[in-house]
Amino acid sequence: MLNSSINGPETIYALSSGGGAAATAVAVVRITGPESHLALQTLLSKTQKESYEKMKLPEARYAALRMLYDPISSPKDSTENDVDINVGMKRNPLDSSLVLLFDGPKSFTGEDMIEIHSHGSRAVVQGVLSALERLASPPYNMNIRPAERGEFTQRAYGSGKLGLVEVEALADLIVADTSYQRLQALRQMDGRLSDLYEGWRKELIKGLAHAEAVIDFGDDEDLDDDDLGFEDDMESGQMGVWGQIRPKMKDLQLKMEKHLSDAQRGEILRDGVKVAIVGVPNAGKSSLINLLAARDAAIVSPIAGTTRDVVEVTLDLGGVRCIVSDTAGVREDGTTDDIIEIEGIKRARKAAEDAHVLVCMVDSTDEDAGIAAIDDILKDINMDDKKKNVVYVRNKIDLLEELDSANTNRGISSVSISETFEISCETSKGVDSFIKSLTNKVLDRVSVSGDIAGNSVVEDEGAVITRARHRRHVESAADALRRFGMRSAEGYMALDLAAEELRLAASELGRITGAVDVEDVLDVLFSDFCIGK
Ligand SMILES: Nc1nc2c(ncn2[C@@H]2O[C@H](COP(=O)(O)OP(=O)(O)OP(=O)(O)O)[C@@H](O)[C@H]2O)c(=O)[nH]1
Ligand SMILES: [Mg+2]
Repeated sequence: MLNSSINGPETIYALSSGGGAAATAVAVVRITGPESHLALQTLLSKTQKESYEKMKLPEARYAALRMLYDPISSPKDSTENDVDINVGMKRNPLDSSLVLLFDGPKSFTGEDMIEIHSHGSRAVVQGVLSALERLASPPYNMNIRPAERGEFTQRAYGSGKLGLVEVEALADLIVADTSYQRLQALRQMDGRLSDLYEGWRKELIKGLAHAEAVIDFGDDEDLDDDDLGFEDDMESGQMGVWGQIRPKMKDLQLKMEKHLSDAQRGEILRDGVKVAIVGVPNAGKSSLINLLAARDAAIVSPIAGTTRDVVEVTLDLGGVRCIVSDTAGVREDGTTDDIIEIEGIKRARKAAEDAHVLVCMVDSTDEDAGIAAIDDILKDINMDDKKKNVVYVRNKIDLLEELDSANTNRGISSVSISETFEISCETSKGVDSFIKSLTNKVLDRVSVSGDIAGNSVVEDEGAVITRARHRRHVESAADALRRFGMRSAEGYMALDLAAEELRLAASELGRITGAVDVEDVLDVLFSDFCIGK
């Protein structure tokens, strides 16, 4: 995995702190690789001569405030006192920085590493980066270059500092927008997800090792189907090696199936809960998304059919990332000749289908038309727990003489709605309590133990699937175990095929964590079995 050249791995460097073009108070430049300490020594040297001499570097893992010097100085800085114009020439200072030295393998990448915490102006950062670039040229000729994207983490992975799942968690942590995204990434980074998969994989390998022993030695030891446990008869005391593997593998299969039946909470929490607002034209959908976003994200007008396309805003609701979509109004009769509107309605239906939480809005002064249009959308939608995740909103209550209680909660016929909200986007009446309730629905969608009353708790322990990649592999592993269950009951002739399923399941899990499996099978086979027996 490490980028090795003939001379060993290259030393790489990069600006590791954010900020982009904007100046920040402090910027962090990281250097990793075999010549990273030498690179720092060169930058700390006042003259070129000094950089060839053995000089004292800061103690590992202790911050030190040091002056950095530009390795190539302009000739005007030289003085007549310089012994050698080339090597004794004084250098220009670059910055007074905090420097940190790490000795491999006790570093993020597992290699020798340097962190330079410099002042954050573009001039300083550029100065430090150009200085490092020059170290690749004569007279220094270091094997050093700018890092590629993710290369520090790639080296950490290559030197076994981080597993694949942890690398993914780190990537999630770096882009986390909300508190729960951060918490989930941190939980995954602490290794509990890879521990779970590794634990399962070890059990599979153990099962496989036992199965292979039965295949290899079963005949020699004169075992018949009965001894091997195909009868599966505990009481008769005939539970053979094979018979012991089967319930264990079945147990593992059930664990995986349980792990998979999580309504994709982790993935949704990572990617964002999708909330769509649908309803007839002019109901006030765009007015509501503007209130949620606290800005004019969508155009609001009294003309029916203002919103044509789906307008998305990303919000933080209660610490959960949400992608809220405002959609084109859907007409009750569903007919329109306007091709743009037809396309808009198609997209509105798609947004409603994709939503995890659906906000159905009507104009309370014309509720019947609104309900008919919403019914038309809902009847085609196959969403998780419809009753819980559909919210009914009656807007424009400021226009009603008084709240018609007979009308309230009459709901939508195709799905019994648990909650109805009376709001006015014009006066903001009821909007706060609607947002609070929407927030609870969103939290509920990503929590394991939550109740509709609003006491949702996003699961704070346990390993949760956070990526489709993991889900695919766990699904394939569980499928393989299901096939193992069938094959293993077929008798001695199917042993090979059954064992193959275990191998497949193990390698699927191994692909999640980035582990290699063949060696492991051999290791377990030798350590777990006494061949001399
Ligand atoms: N009186 C009153 N007017 C409202 C309320 N909410 C929205 N409106 C008005 O109703 C009109 C339509 O609002 P929009 O938010 O554009 O409605 P929409 O559902 O997005 O409409 P389309 O994009 O055409 O589907 C605008 O003139 C709003 O100012 C409300 O609560 N009370
Ligand atoms: Mg609109």
